[in-house]
Amino acid sequence: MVLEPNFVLSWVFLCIAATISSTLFFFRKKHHRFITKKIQKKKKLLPGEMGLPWIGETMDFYKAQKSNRVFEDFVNPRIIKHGNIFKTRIMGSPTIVVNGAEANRLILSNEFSLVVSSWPSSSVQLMGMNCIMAKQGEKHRVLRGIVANSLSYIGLESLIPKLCDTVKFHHETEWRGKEEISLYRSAKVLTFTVVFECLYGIKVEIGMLEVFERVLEGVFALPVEFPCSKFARAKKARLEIETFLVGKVREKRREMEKEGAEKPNTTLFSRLVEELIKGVITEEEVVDNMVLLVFAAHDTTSYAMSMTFKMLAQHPTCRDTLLQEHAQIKANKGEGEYLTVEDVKKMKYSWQVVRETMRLSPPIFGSFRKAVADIDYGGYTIPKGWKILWTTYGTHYNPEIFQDPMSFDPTRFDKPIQAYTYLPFGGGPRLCAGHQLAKISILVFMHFVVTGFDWSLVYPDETISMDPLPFPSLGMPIKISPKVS
Ligand code: HEM
Repeated sequence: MVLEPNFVLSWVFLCIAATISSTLFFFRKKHHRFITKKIQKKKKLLPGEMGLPWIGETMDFYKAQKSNRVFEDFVNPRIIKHGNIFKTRIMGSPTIVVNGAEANRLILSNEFSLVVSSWPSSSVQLMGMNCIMAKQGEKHRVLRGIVANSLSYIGLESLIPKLCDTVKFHHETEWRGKEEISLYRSAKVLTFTVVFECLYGIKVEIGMLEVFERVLEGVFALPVEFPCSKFARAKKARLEIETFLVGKVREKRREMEKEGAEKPNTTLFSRLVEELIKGVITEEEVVDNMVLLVFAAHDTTSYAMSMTFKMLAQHPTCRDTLLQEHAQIKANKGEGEYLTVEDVKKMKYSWQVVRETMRLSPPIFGSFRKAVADIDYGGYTIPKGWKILWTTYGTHYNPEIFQDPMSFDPTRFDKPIQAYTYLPFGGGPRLCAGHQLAKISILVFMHFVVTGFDWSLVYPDETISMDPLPFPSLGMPIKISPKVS
């Protein structure tokens, strides 16, 4: 059969038209489904309640915070009701609370691109606008480079003998001859001295700690300057500190300019001043970061130290194992010989005890970020401009991550821990810059306590309060007596 050319052409034309229209139909349908999905996705509302206008759920949050039960009384009931991500309004801001490894990774690792750290205005005013925690992007990178380098394990190696002397002197002056001391207060005095004398090379003078503590008291207070308000007192104290530190910075600068490049810069302070001389950072940046480091190190390290001893008192088997580790290290040392970085590395079990303590009692509950773009997560959109609160407890207390989470078991750290699940020091670009210093300070302090003293808690059931960081409500008094060797 021979087909007529016109007939063939019409058929070809018809086939092409049919193919085009069915393709168009298919894509239109797909596009329609895509648009509908997009609308549905946008419409998926974040679960949670915003509470009263402006105040929102702030009162519930503060109430839980006061008794150190933010997770138990505020976050967890809402996780049970709404899931791992929920909205609320606290301290005047619409806030999304996120829990879990995946959310922690998203929020912490995307600092600067999706979120920026968000501190209350009172904290920024008191720590200073030029401190590392208030800086973003390139400026943060430069400051962090200077600070984190000096506080790295290598940077701290040479600091251990000085740290040993500071701890021993502290015990001689604050512990010897006494039957009872406040462990938390002692840890605070020691941490303050470590930052000033070991990191800055500045001798602590009488009254200095008290002035700093007045600043710290205002860090989370309402930024109102009534004559007797916490914030006004804190600002006055900050001015006093600033005058003192500016004097020290200028004195150091003159000294370093005179010496030229001859003397190596051994302290964090001299490294900061070196960068000031080179014009990399300003005098305000040096001062603000010196204030911030005291704040960052102070209540956190002292709380971790105190809670570790509380855990040891409650778990005698762990205490015995830990004591053996330190007795062995001590047995290999001559009289008055300093601990070394190798000795600190041998304190493996002790560090597991501290880690487990910070899992159950993290010194920092979590922290706030602000979304700088709309963030898609878990089928929801976190709107740009909203605050985000990531929490340590959300993973630390999760039985799917830490088996039998409420039991104290330092050996769980024998195995590697999944990323973004154990976060006492945070994570991502804002990971605690002082975590190695915290580790070394706690372990060295622990060594001299457990090898030098017998000790016991005065109030084994002492409660923990929070304002805004946790602290033992009675200062954790302990009975002490020198060990008879
Ligand atoms: C057990 C003791 C400590 C704990 C639990 C702790 C915890 C933390 C946490 C969770 C963060 C991150 C906050 C965030 O993501 O917003 C942080 C940041 C920071 N910490 Fe620590 N910290 C401790 C000790 C120290 C010490 C001893 C220093 C230094 C002397 C220090 C210096 C810093 C600094 C500078 C930052 C800000 C880092 C940045 O913004 O890049 N911390 N710390």
